[in-house]
Amino acid sequence: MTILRIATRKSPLAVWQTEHVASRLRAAHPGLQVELVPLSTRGDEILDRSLAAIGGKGLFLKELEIAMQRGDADCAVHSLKDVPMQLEPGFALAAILARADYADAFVSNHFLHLDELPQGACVGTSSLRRQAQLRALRPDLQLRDLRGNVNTRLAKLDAGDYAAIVLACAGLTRLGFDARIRTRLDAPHWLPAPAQGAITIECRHDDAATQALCGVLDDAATNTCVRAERAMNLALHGSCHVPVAALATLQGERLLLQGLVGSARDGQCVRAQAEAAMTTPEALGITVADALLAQGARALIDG
Ligand SMILES: NCc1[nH]cc(CCC(=O)O)c1CC(=O)O
Repeated sequence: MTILRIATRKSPLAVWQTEHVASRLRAAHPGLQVELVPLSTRGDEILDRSLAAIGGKGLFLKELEIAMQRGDADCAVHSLKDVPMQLEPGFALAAILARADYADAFVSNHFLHLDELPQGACVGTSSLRRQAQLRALRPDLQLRDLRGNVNTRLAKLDAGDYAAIVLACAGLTRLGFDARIRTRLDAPHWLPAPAQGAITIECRHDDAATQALCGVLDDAATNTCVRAERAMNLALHGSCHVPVAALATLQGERLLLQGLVGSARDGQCVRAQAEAAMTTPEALGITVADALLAQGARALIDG
């Protein structure tokens, strides 16, 4: 293969991530011609309804998968946190790149920290996971929906619609908005989405040539961590409809997994953590999911 065509969404973050993968692939394979195939997805076009209401995160993948099926593209680049726990049949993840900062960011033009927000201040986020954790820490806040790409969300903050918003540090850093981060919302008090900060390359299951080309970008440590996080989410039937948060970190040869299930309605949260050998990430994910279920996570998930 001399040309590799990578499908991407058109948002600035998606294009940045795809350009990043393209340049890593060019560096790894001198002589390989790498081209971007920008596509628009339903998830990007429908901005007036919540993701949960229009069919979930899979919406961001569908058009890119159709392009791969048609042979218009060889692979697609995604934020792994937007990839459903179970891929569509016929597709596989060829690589998971080394994770950037996994944390969420508290972003505001007037306040440095969540604790500084005045009583009843308005915070923008459409993520049920972020809403649940905000409610748990600050039950007084008024939470308002905020959709759109990272640039749009920052513009709405600047327009004065919200006192603060919550975004992923990774996306802000990639787009050059590092200076917007007021506080990193970090573990153990605040947990990210499963696989937040990790970029992945999806391709056709039977395309061994593309898998071989892209496989060199896989990062073993990140791969282990996100397998534990995604196994926990799968065991809870997690999707974007439920506020599930997870963070796995390697401590030498040991893998620590912290998990949380919450209620976006009243901020009730259950938490669990466990550790295991780094060779059994999926089993660890199931262990933590079971511990969350034992504390009543099912009732929170089912609303
Ligand atoms: N939901 C959109 C999305 N998907 C991935 C990221 C951030 C980048 C990453 O997690 O790798 C974002 C933006 C955000 O949540 O602020």
